[in-house]
Amino acid sequence: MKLLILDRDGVINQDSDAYIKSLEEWIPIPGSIEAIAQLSKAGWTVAVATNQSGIARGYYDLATLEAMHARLRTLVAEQGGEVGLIIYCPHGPDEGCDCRKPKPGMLQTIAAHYQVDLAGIWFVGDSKGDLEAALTVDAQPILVKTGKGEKTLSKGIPQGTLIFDDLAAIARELIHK
Ligand SMILES: O=P(O)(O)OC[C@@H](O)[C@H]1O[C@@H](OP(=O)(O)O)[C@@H](O)[C@@H](O)[C@@H]1O
Ligand SMILES: [Mg+2]
Ligand SMILES: [Zn+2]
Repeated sequence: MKLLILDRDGVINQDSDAYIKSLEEWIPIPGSIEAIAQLSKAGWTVAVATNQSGIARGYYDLATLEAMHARLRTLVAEQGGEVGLIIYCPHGPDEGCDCRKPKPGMLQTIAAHYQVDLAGIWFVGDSKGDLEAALTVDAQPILVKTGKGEKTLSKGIPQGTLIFDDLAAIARELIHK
């Protein structure tokens, strides 16, 4: 199965240090919607694993979060593609949940849903926690330079991480591989 797992903020849509708190603030990164649609049409299943501590912090509610994900699905569908399972961690950093990246919980949920082994599966993120989460399940960490990616890169990243400018570059690599 051709499975690609994406972080959300900073990979699919613009990120902000003030969190993405409303549908209006959820702005796709140029080329990302098209990239997901092209991958999907090329037979890839594209899943999403996103930390959303803004829920626990009270910055936005689940209805708002779901509206962002409905918008993502609509935009990709308009390009003839589809988005797979979207998993989010609504917890705060101090709640000790098993799903907040760099914990592996969300990636394991995706693996169980699709009944696949995550070894070598590409997990695309812009933060160090994304890359660390990938390593916990023997997936392939992929860093994009969008969102917090450049900052993450400057602080040092795990050996073996593959680096791409953005999700569009990843789609070009995987589709024409
Ligand atoms: O990149 P993903 O996982 O899709 O989502 C990240 C967001 O949940 C937010 O995560 C926060 O980190 P803390 O949760 O406050 O440590 C901050 O980095 C925010 O800037 C960011 O918008
Ligand atoms: Mg991110
Ligand atoms: Zn959680």
